[in-house]
Amino acid sequence: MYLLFCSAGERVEHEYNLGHVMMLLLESSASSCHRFQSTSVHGLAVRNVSPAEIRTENGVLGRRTERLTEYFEILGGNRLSGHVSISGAKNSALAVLAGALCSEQELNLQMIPDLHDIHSMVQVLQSVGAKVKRSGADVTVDASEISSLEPCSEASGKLRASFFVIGALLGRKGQAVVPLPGGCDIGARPIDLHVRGLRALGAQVDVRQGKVYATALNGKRLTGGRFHLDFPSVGATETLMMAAALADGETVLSNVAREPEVIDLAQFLISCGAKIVGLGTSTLAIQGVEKLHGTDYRIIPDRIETGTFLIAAAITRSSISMSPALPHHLAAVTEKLQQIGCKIQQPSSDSLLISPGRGLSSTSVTTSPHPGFPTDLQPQFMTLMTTCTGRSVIEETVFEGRMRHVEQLRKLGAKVMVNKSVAVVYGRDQGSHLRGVPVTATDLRAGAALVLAGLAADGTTHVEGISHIDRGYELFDHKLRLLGARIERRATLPVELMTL
Ligand SMILES: CC(=O)N[C@H]1[C@@H](OP(=O)(O)OP(=O)(O)OC[C@H]2O[C@@H](n3ccc(=O)[nH]c3=O)[C@H](O)[C@@H]2O)O[C@H](CO)[C@@H](O)[C@@H]1O
Ligand SMILES: C=C(OP(=O)(O)O)C(=O)O
Repeated sequence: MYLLFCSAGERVEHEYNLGHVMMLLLESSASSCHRFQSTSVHGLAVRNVSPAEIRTENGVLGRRTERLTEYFEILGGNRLSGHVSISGAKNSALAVLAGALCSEQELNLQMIPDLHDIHSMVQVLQSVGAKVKRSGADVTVDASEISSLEPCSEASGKLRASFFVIGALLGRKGQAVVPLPGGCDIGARPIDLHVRGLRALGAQVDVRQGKVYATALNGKRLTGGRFHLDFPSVGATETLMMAAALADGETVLSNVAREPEVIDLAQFLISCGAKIVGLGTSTLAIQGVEKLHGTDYRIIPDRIETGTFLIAAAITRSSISMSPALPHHLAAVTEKLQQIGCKIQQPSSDSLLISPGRGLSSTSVTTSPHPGFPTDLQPQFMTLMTTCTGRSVIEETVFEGRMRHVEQLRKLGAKVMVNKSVAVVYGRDQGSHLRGVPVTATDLRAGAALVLAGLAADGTTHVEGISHIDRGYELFDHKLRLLGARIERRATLPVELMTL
């Protein structure tokens, strides 16, 4: 007999809630949702719900067919209040972990966030022989022995920063075979500047079958050289800085990226004995040294996480404070928030306090390399603009494919018109009205933007695809809950229904 009469689209889902298993049965015949205690499904006692099987007293009811997927359920309309602790910067931590391969001695790193991207990066380091240990936010890396010059493809393919190890391996060992990276799907994201820069330091570099093969000309050490970046690429600047730190002679890199994370990597390398001058300017001069030594290094707070929480406060018209936060890393963002009507204060040198003004109004934003408005906050800021009055114009100049959140925002009721890289965002008095519906995160910051939209929307928003968010925000839902947001992490377990 059929235990459940199912047709296409029917799903059995279950949720874990502090060890208490709840069954959520979605019936295709009636589109409404029914909740059951774990004791009964259609009158049959449920004996066991494991990640693989759902059993009743009569036998197996369903079998897992796909990976368990998680989503956020957000009930909008709540004000936030209180204080949020900001984690260490993802993009600093990733670059510093890559840079750890330059050093022959143990390193103690502090403020390393616990994120999926960091886990993948640790796997990349371990795959070439580094020993990595974590205790809370402290991570020690011992890369004294490099046992392989070819990092694991699977881990490397999960994030962009995995590619940056090419600079460290080539600088230290004169050879590397590095898989092409992954990362957010926000444009073509070539690696030509990395490759051309490494060639300028005397490496022979070939790209074939998804891997980059690089060798110093004499097979041992790179030689200092001059390289001008056509665009101030964050990753290429970091790759080349690591490579040049261990090259013979002086390297001069011009038109480099000036993002705080690039400066953080430079400061970390300097603390290991590298000789780099010009930090914060667009030209870096790097005198190569024989080897790098150990250090204790604390990375900077995450300015993108800070900016996301500032926007969370603005979109819910709330007052919250946050620390550690370095206001000068976020000047372009706080300036825009003040321009639209938010009040921002700096209670101490490493904290920020935001309160909403009477009404928030439209503005125009153009993303650009630091110190410009960061592309990594563009989707979140666009979401905020849909709740303000007036019509805003947002131009994305860094990544040609970073408008994928628009389609999802439209599902939530946002009125946004896009022409190539320019979006016209209509505010709440111009046709945008956010109402909760299911939406899907297409990348990390798009996901954060949808969560923010959910906080402001009427009703309940489901954000799927939250593995993207877990790549880059530490305890995002937990931190929002502490501020008073109604957001829950739920799990869906698609199962194939069985006959008994
Ligand atoms: C792990 C990490 O740190 N990620 C950040 C880093 O990414 P990432 O280092 O990948 O970003 P880049 O600064 O390199 O990219 C900026 C622009 O340069 C182009 N480009 C880049 C390299 C290259 O060889 N050729 C080329 O044309 C890219 O396609 C893009 O259009 O900086 C971006 C810009 O601030 C941020 O959004 C990412 O969060
Ligand atoms: C684009 C981002 O990350 P990645 O470069 O790792 O894809 C980001 O942090 O927003």
